[in-house]
Amino acid sequence: MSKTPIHVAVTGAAGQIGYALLPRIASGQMFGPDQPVVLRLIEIPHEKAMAALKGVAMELEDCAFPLLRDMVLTSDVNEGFRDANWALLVGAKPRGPGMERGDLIKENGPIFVGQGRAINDHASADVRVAVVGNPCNTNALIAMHAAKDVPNERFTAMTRLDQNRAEAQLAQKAGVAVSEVHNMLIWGNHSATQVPDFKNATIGGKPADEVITDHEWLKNDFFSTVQKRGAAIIQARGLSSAMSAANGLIDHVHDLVNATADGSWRSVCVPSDGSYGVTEGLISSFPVQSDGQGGYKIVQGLELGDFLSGKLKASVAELEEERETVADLLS
Ligand SMILES: NC(=O)c1ccc[n+]([C@@H]2O[C@H](COP(=O)([O-])OP(=O)(O)OC[C@H]3O[C@@H](n4cnc5c(N)ncnc54)[C@H](O)[C@@H]3O)[C@@H](O)[C@H]2O)c1
Repeated sequence: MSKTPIHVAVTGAAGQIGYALLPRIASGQMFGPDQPVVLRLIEIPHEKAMAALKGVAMELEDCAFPLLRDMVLTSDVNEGFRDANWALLVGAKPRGPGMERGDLIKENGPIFVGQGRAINDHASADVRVAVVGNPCNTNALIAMHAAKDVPNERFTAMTRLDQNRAEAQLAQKAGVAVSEVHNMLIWGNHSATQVPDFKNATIGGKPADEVITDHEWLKNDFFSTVQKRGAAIIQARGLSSAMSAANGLIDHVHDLVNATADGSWRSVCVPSDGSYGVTEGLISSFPVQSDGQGGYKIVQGLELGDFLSGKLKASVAELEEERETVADLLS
């Protein structure tokens, strides 16, 4: 007997990430090859955005995906998040010319209050949320505070793209296949202060910093390549990462709905319980192990050493600053 379809709400569905993401959800790559889905596609109430969304939906129809049971196209968040089992918050206002990060945070904040409330009031009781729209950690924090009845641990933000970027860099440097790299982990904020952890990653089963003996490269080039990869893609492509961001979100959700193997972890931004000195309540990237039943834990006992600890402190300070900027939206 076929499974009951799950409802997956996606904001910013007519955007470039949406375009790369939706066919992969509808073809079973996020929730598995036997899990039917209903896509609830949310865009801004502008004629052009809704027309573009209609076009995306027509293309999805034309793919004739067997798992795609229905689509809802709307600019009404209450309708969009109705019965949603997963809410993928991809849409956000892009940073305009001359706009500072703080301005972006203030511009986007109220959107996530509205979405958090709509999720609270209309989504399924088991709803889980993944935030991609930037600044994703703080947007997730805002939505979490606005959704008073949804347990905090259901709110996550995405550093899986950063993890994938870091894995690829380590594999290239070591001259091995990317499948040889395990437990690559990003700590902190999804921003230029993020901390790619080369101490706890392994290459071919050995610590990455034993396989790659050029520690100056690890601390400098590797770090800055991963931290600034988003900007480098914009420079090269004239547009921000979309295919790789969509891929990161497929991985992020897939990892959370399936159990993580013993001794393994994935990078996920989740509410901090104070682990590793990260201020409790902030949404920060941690080593996360999923139980495959809707629960997860933050893996304990990893050693960071002075260099990575110092970097994590700086990233946490940035998250605190962002939280301060939106303090009025968290009450
Ligand atoms: N966390 C990550 O790793 C990561 C990686 C890449 C991009 N991003 C972020 O993802 C977001 C989307 O990127 P994109 O390339 O798809 O952008 P895009 O501009 O192509 O598309 C964004 C879409 O969101 C829509 N939108 C804006 N506000 C909305 C709202 N309130 N409700 C519903 N829809 C809304 C827009 O109309 C647009 O269609 C950006 O904020 C970007 O910075 C995050």
